[in-house]
Amino acid sequence: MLLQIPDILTPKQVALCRSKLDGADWADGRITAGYQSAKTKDNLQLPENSPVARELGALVLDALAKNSTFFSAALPRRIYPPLFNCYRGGQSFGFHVDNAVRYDRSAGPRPEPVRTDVSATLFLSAPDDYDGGELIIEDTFGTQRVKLPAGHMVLYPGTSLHQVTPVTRGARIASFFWLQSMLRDDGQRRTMFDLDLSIRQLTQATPDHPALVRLTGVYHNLLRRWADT
Ligand SMILES: O=C(O)CCC(=O)C(=O)O
Ligand SMILES: [Fe+2]
Repeated sequence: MLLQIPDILTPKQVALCRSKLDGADWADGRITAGYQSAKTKDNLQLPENSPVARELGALVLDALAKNSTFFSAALPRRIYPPLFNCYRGGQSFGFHVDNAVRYDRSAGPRPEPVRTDVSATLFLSAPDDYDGGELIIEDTFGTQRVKLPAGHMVLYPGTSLHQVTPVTRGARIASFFWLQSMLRDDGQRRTMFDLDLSIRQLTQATPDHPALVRLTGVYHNLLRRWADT
């Protein structure tokens, strides 16, 4: 499932991020690339342990925690600390599939493995401020080209082939991260997301319908059956 979620960050939060990122100490993006993707990766990234990355990463995590659509679609179990990247001057990232497991070294002495079930890009540049820089995602749902307003985010399966096209004018700044879901399987996540949306719509339309109790029970019983926690 590919899902666009608007307004993860408010315009004020985006402006705060940009004020810290525009003058930040960017490094070569290959610092987090695997062997294969390093060959096609040409961008800039904030080092994971830089104070700006940590501060803004916490801001993004806080915003995600308040977003019920994100929770419903991703059913997160572990979120890799958000990273920040920048493409400019023709930079791009060719087709690749993200590494299956990332090791979160921020939590303590022992690295915490995070299976990358879901990938996310949170846009921090307005689309009019740069040319190119489309995130192209190829999967069984076809080819999708994504370029969103600042503050909006796209979620897509970690299993997908994807690329970022060359940025030929301006700069494309974004936060990106991965998460391990309670549901490893994309189809199961999709089913639970649809079920949750349907229950919410029915609750709005007929709040006292007796079948809602049973239907909500079905949601939780499916999650109990499938979730790995
Ligand atoms: O910049 C993006 O939107 C995606 C970055 C990406 O695919 C990666 O770093 O693996
Ligand atoms: Fe990627």
